[in-house]
Amino acid sequence: MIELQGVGVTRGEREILSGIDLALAERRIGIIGRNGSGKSTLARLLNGLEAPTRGRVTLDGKAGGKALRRQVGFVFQNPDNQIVYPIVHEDLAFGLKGLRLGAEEVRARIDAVLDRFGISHLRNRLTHELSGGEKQMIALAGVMVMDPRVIVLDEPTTLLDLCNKRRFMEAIRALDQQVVMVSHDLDLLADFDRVLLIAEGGIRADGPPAAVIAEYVAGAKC
Ligand SMILES: Nc1ncnc2c1ncn2[C@@H]1O[C@H](COP(=O)(O)OP(=O)(O)OP(=O)(O)O)[C@@H](O)[C@H]1O
Repeated sequence: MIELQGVGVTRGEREILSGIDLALAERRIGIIGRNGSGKSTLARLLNGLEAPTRGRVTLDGKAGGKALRRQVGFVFQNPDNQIVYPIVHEDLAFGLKGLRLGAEEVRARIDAVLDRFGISHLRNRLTHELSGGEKQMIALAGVMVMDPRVIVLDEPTTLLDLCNKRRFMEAIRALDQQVVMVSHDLDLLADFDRVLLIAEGGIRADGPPAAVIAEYVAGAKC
């Protein structure tokens, strides 16, 4: 389980997060809040992409850092930050290189993840020619192929059309892994186990989706 104890993040003069204490036990956790409230910063702490300025982020009680990076997959908002190789199957094989698997195992893992997301037809496509939504699916596949224990997703559905969003969320629901997802699309979090509302650098509300989303909507001054 990922835990945050007394976590604060300061960048330059700005205090972005402060006094965050969390134990993330639930299977599916959503993170919501206004633009610039600190959601992505919190998400990046969860897989060690960012280090806290104060406090500790731990995985199963052990200091984060390397363990978090190894066991927590991260799906970026912009898939171009994640896709590095020119052909889809090469890109999916990239992360697997460090695991020293045989060629057959690599192929089997890639085929399985493409099949699971209904995107086997993209296997041999040039990554730079993919549409935004196709890239977003490949970015998710690139994380899933590594079989992480926890998957953190930062607004992963922004480029997806209706059908792909449905397919994407079905895939998320079917995962055995724990999922932590930042989203402005509140409907997507309705059946999650827990939602965190971030405001003014802290956790403003924390609980079942309906109550937390209602608090967020009621407090929105546009
Ligand atoms: N390295 C940095 N230096 C200074 N400010 C930063 C840095 N990184 C993030 N910030 C600021 O911290 C605040 C929180 O950023 P963050 O990306 O976590 O917000 P967010 O809630 O994910 O926003 P959005 O919904 O717009 O994606 C923003 O005001 C951002 O400009």
